[in-house]
Parts: sequence; structure tokens; C-alpha cells
Amino acid sequence: MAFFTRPTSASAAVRIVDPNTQDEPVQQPQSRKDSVTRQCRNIMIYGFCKYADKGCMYYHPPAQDASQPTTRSESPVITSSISAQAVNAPVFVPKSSASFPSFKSSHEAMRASLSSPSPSPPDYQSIQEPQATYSPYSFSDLSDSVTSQMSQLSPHFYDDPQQFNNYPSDYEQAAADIPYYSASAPMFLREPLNYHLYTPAIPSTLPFVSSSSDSHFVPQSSELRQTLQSRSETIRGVPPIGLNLPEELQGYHTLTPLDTLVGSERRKFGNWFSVVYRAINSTNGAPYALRRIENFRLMHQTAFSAIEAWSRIQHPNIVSVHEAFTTRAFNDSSLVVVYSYYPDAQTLYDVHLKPKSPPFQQAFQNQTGTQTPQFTPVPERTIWSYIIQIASAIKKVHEAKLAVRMIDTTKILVTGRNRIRIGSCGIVDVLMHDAHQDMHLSQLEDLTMFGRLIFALCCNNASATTNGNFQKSLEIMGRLYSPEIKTLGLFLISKSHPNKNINAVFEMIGTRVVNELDDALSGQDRLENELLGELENARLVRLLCKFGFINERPEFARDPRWSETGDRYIIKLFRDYVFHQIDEHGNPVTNLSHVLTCLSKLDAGTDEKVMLVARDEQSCLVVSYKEIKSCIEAAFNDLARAGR
Ligand SMILES: Nc1ncnc2c1ncn2[C@@H]1O[C@H](COP(=O)(O)OP(=O)(O)OP(=O)(O)O)[C@@H](O)[C@H]1O
Repeated sequence: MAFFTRPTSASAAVRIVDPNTQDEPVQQPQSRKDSVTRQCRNIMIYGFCKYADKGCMYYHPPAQDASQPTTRSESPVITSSISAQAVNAPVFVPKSSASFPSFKSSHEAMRASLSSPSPSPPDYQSIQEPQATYSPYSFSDLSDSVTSQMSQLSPHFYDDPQQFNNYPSDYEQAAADIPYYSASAPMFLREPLNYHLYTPAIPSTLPFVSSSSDSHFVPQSSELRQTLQSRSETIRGVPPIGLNLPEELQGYHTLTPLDTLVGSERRKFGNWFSVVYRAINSTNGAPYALRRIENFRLMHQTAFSAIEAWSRIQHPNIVSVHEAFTTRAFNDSSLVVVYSYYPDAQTLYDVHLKPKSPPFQQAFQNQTGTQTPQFTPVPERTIWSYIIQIASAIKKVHEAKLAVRMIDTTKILVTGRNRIRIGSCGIVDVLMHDAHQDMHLSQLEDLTMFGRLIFALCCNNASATTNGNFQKSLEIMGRLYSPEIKTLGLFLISKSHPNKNINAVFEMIGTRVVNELDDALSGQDRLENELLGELENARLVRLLCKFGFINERPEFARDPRWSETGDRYIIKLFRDYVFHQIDEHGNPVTNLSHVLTCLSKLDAGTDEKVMLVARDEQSCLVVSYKEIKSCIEAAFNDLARAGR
């Protein structure tokens, strides 16, 4: 790959040479016969030609004619109102329109034209040289303005925080660190991408961060996307009509029950019936889970002090408690506790213990009595993961001088791949406020419940430690899992162990915690990698929005100054260049990579130049992405100002 020295001049103007004529002898000037019928471009650009009376060979219409805008089929009108430096570049007139380069060839033309090293001293002079044969009007008039305008742009562009205000300061630092931007370093016409501004390709040497890898906590990319989409859809789900629920409940609205059980199926929370609703908070618009305890009468306001203590507990394995209140909105006296909401969460019971309806073939075999349904054991790695997460949550709660009081497969939520959270915290504290509670005993009871839960999960039976199932459960555990799990389970359910506390649990599972940590960190790497792939989206959407604001505005449809001149004209041509390419057969080029590359370079404002060809193919402009970017900024700011 070859890169070529950038002209040392500050000018943006580059003479375009048709690549086919690179090695050909210099073209002869156009015949005078042709010239006198063509309108002088100085008239089109400046409204007058100072060489009109000094021998300029082109046609100079009377003053009123010159001011008339040309139609679209003619060459673009570039008036003196043009502010973009690139517009001041000399206009390229191809030898014949039939040789208009296709998308590919225009790039090749660009390459070819730029491939010869720029002469030194300043390239500008080399541009002036062929004036006599190339264009009848003086270039020197343009040079000053171009130089001065470019000098405003070039040297400090990357120093100006305004230009890069879309990027975090790290990126600015990165830009500063890259020698490419250093003033003393060689500059190139054809620039490499600013890699600090682009998402690098995923290194294949790190298989665990690749989007197709499946980690313990993070599924592969496609599944992750599906999961997130589904959650987003769930949050926006509308409640079924006719539920007769309150429209507004203490600042929450759009109540949707998460439990569809009816009648005798309804499960109880202790002695009380309970329902969980998803509801939207009117203040912040976020969804929350509201657990309602029906027909509960609060005797003392102090019962809510436990909720206050629970609301201070933040832990990745505990569903956060936000607030609690009593209400008569359900036509009874209900207690409502508000929790963080996890869309598509299922309870551990639903995921692992709930009897699944057997597949068709299996059901048929059962009827004939040839085969009994088997349960699918929870993998040992998953059991350890659950153990560590629950133990970690319990430790946090016990250290806060509280007890969980409800460690049960129906109250632990699976909120992601192998991610669990203890839910419904704080409710028992309110319900049992009047009963005397010994915190130490409550904490021991937590550990016993924890042990029962381990047995239940390993044996796929919620009553694994009761109803005479214990011996069978021990046998199943011994057969399916390593002895450490059984030892831990027995330790937790034992009543008389002198040293039973959560810290002792961690002493027993210490080595397994290391695995969990490794998997958690790998999951984080995977997620970071996923996030990296999404980084580009925001910048591209921002740009596309600006394009949408600027291009084809109906109120300016009849105003040629809006889209046929200056900044807007460049934006229009650039839009054509990005989106409306056609191949050599005239078919649309729908190359997404081309679009993304162009937009990324535009957003980064690179110095790389691009050749924009007018729709009538009679002229073209060479502008840098940096200049196009400033055109877009200017046009957008005009609109924004007008809007204000
Ligand atoms: N914080 C929450 N975020 C999202 N969903 C939740 C939340 N809390 C509970 N749910 C969901 O609400 C549903 C009902 O919860 P509930 O605790 O009533 O479970 P259950 O299995 O019906 O147990 P039970 O009725 O015996 O208490 C469950 O599907 C659960 O996944």
C-alpha cells in the first residue's frame, strides 16, 4: 500500500487529472469556436469576470442574465456565497461525458491523479501552471481565499475540542498520541483510517471474546441480541384489557400482572395471597415489579423500617427493594412492595423444577407404560454458580444485620444466563413485624433454607429433604454430583453444627469461587467486545439524522441557493457519492461497507479527499472529509438557528 506526501501548502485545491491522460501530452486549449458559446465560469461563480474586457474567450451574458440560476441539467451553479473551501477548487471538465468514471473507476482516477508525488515548493504553484491550457480564468484570485480559509481549518483542527466533542476525552488523548497527527510527521493525501476512532476487528487470538463464543454468563452474540430484544419487547408489552386494575397506584401506572395463576392454583406468600405486577413509574418512566400482598392490614408504621434498611442493600444477586406502601386501590387493604424489574425473569422453580409437558413421543410412550419421564439434572457448574451467588447475597444481608427470610426456588429469579437474584426481600420483615424475631436464629434459618434449596435443585424436587425423601435425595446427589456439594448441603441443613455461619460456607467453597470469578470476568470481556461493535452506531445515526435534516427540504425545493450552491451543494453531491453510486452498467451500487466507511471518515473529519461528480457529469469537486464535515455542521447549524 502506497501513501503519498501531502502538499505542504495549506491549500485544499487539487487539480484533477483524468487518469487516462496522465501520460498523454498536455491537452491543447479548447478551440475559440467552442469557447465563445460557453458561459464563462467566473460569471457563474462570482457574478462577473474581471477578464471580460481583457481577452477572456468565453461568453459573458448581459448582467441580468448572469444572475439567473441555471437549471439542474446544466453545470452546478457555484455562487460567490460558497463558504466551503473545496468549492474553490478548480472545476474539472472531463474530456467527454461518455468517459464518466464509474464508482470504481472514479476511485482509481482519484488514486491515479494523486499518485504522482507533489512537487515542492508548494503544490499550489503546480496547480497554477496549467491555467493557460486548463481554465481561462485566473486561479490566483482563488488562491488567497483558499489559503486563508484552509489555514483556519488545517493546523488546529484536531486541537479544537468543538470538533471532537462527540468523543470521550480518551479518544482525544489517543489522537494526540498517534504520531500521524503530529505536526512534524509526514502527512499523506491518501490517509489510513484513524483507527483510534474505529472499531477494530475482533482479534481471533482471543476466542473467548469472539461473538460466536458461548461463555458461562454471556451467550453468543446472536442469542444475546435475541434475549435483549425480547426483554425490550416485554417491557413495552401492553396489559390485557378487562383486568379491572387501578389506573394509577401511588405514582405507578399500566399495571400488568406477571402471574397468570387463577383460583386454587394461586400460590401464597406465607398465609397471604400475593400477586406480582409490572408497572411503570410516572416520574421516571421505568418499569418496576410491584408485589402486592392482599388483605394485609398494617398495624404499625414502624414495620416499614425494615424496607428502609433493605432499600440500602445493593447487590448483584439481590433484587433491589425501592419502596413500600399500603393501598386500598384494589378494593381491599393491600401491602405493596416495589422492586427492580427484570424483564423475562423466571423463578428457579420455573426453570428447573416445574414439570415440563413431555414431548409428544414421550407422552405417547408413557401412556403405554414403556418409559417414565426422566428429569434433566442441572449441570454441576450451574449448581456451583447458584451456590456462590446465593452465598454472596446472604453474606451481604447478614453483614447488614438482616436476614433474607425467604430462600426458596419460587422466590429466586433467573435474570440472565446463569444469573440469579434473590427476590421478595423485606416482605417477611413487614409481615412478621409484630412477632419477636431473633436475628441470629433468622440468619441460621437462612442457611438451612439455603441447604434445602441445594438439595431441591440437585434432586429436581422441591421436597427433597422432607416427606421421607431425604435418603433417596442423598443417593441421587451422591450419584450425580461431586461429594463437596453433598457435604455443603448437609452442613447447611444440620441443626447442631457449632460453627454454622455464612463465612464458614465460603471457607468450604473457596476454590469454586475462583472459577466463578474467571467466568464472570470472561463474561465481562465478552460484553465489552459486544459493546465495542455497537460503538459506531451512535455516530452514524447522528450523521444520517443530519443528512436527513439537510437534504431534500421541501421548503427549499425552489431555492437553488439551498441545495445547488455552496455548502449544501457539496453535501448533496456527497450524499450522491455515498448512497447513489451506480456501476458501469448503470445499476445501483448497494455496498454497505462503502457507506459505512464514508460516514465513519466523515464523522472523523479526515483529511482524505474525495471526488464529487455533479449529476450532469460535467464537473467535479475535490474536497476532504474534513471540509464536508464542516459543510454539514454549517448547514445543520443554519437549520438549528432558524429553528430556534
Ligand atoms: N422483580 C421481578 N422482576 C421480574 N419478574 C418478576 C419479579 N418478581 C417476580 N417476578 C415474576 O413474577 C412471577 C410471579 O412471581 P411469584 O414470586 O409470585 O412466583 P411464583 O412462581 O408464582 O411463586 P408464588 O406465587 O408461589 O409466590 C414470576 O414469573 C416471576 O418471574
